Amino acid sequence: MIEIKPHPIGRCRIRVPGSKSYTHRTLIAAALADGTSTVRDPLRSQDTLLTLAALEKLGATVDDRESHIVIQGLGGRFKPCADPIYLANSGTSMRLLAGVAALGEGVYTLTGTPRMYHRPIGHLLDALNGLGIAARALETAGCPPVEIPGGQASGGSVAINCSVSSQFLSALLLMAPCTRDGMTITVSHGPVSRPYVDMTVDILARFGIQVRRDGYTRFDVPGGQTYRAGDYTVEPDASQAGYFWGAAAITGGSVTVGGVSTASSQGDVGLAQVFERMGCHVVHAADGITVTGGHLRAVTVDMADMPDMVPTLAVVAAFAEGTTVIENVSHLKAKESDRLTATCNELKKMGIDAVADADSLRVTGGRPRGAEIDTYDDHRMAMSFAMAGLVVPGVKIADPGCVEKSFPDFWQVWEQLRAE
Ligand SMILES: O=C(O)C1=C[C@@H](OP(=O)(O)O)[C@@H](O)[C@H](O)C1
Ligand SMILES: C=C(OP(=O)(O)O)C(=O)O
Repeated sequence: MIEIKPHPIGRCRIRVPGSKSYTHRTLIAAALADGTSTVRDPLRSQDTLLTLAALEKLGATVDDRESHIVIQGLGGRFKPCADPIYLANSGTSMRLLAGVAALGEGVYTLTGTPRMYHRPIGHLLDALNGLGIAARALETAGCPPVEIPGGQASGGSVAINCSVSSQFLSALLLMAPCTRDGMTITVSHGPVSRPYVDMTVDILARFGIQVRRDGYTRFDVPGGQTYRAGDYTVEPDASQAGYFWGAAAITGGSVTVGGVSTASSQGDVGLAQVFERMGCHVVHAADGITVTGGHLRAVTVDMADMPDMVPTLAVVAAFAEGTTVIENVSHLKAKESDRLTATCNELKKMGIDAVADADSLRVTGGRPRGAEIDTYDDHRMAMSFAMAGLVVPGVKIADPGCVEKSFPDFWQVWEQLRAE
C-alpha cells in the first residue's frame, strides 16, 4: 500500500517507456524474420519479457543488451517446445502467440494466471479450427490454457469475430504471411480496439509484408512471405502518457510527454483530445504533446478504440463538472480485471457517483474523498487512481507493484511530477 500525497505539479516534461503493443509485435515479427534483427527502445516489463521468453522457447535466439535486443529469427517456423509456455495475465502475449504458434513444428501449450483462465480466446480458436488447425481450450471452453498444434497452418479463408478483442485479428494477421496459401480474413463482428489492428498492419509493413485491406472488414495476406530482418525502434507508449496528461488535467498543471504524437497508430494518443474537449489546453509539438489543466467539464465519448484509457478518463471525470458518459466499452469486462466494475467500485469508495451497465460507464464529477483503492491485480487501476491522490488527501493504492505488468518504473517517473 502506498499513499499518494497531494502536491502541485507546475510544468513538467516526462518520458515514458516504449509502447507495450509495439514491443510485443516487433519481438514476434523479429522472431519470425529470416535473419538477425535489432529491436531498440523496447519496453521491458513483465508482459513483454514474457513474450520474449516465449519466443526463446519457440527457438528464437535472443541477446538482451542494455539498450536493445538482438533476435535471430527462424524464418517463419518455430521449433517444438514440450513445456507449457507461461504468459501470466498478458492477453496480448496469449492471443498473438496462440496464432503464430500454429506456424511451428510442435504442439504448444499456452497457459497463464487464474485470471487468464477467464479471459476469452474462443473466437480465435474457432477461426484457427476453420483453417484446419486443431487448436483447443484445455480446461474451460473458450478460455486459456490452450493447446495449439503446429504443422497444420496452410492458410485459406476465415471469418473472425472481434467483438470482444481485436487481438484475435492481430494474431491471424501475424501468422498469415508465413502460411503456404496466404489468408483472406473477414471480420464478422467489430473489431473493437481498431487502432491495435492498425499497429499490427504497421508492423507487418515495416517488416516488408504485403497486406491488402478493406477498412476493418477484410484483409488479404498473400502466403509464402518472409518477415524482413532489420533494425527497428519502438516508439514511446501513448497509453502510459495518459496518466501524466491526466495528472495535468486534475491539478491544473502542465505536462509534456516527449516522443508521443498524433501521427502514431496508437489510438490512446487520442486521450489528449478528449481532455481538450473537457477544457484542458493541448499543444501538439514536434517533440511531444503537452496537456495543461483547465476547468473540467463532462463529455460523452465513444471509447471503443481506447479501452485501456477508460479508467484514466473515469478518474479525471470524477473532477469534472457534470456526468461523463463513456460508451461502447463492453470489452473492458475481459481485461486484467473487470474494469467497468472495478472502476465503479473504487470511485464509489471516493464518494463519486459511478454507474456501469453492459457497455458503458457514467461518472458524475464531485468532490472525491480519500480512500484505500483496491487495484484488482490491474496495473491500469493503480496508475489511474494515483492521479486522484495528487489533489485528494488520503488516497492509498493497494499492491502498487502491479504496475510491473506494463511500466515497472511508473512510481519513479511519477515522482518526477513532484521534483519539477
Ligand atoms: O493488441 C494489443 O496490443 C492490445 C489490444 C487491446 O486489447 P483488445 O483488442 O482485447 O481490446 C488493448 O486493450 C491491449 O492492452 C493491447
Ligand atoms: C488489456 C491490457 O493488456 P493485455 O490485454 O495484453 O493483458 C492492458 O495493458 O491494459
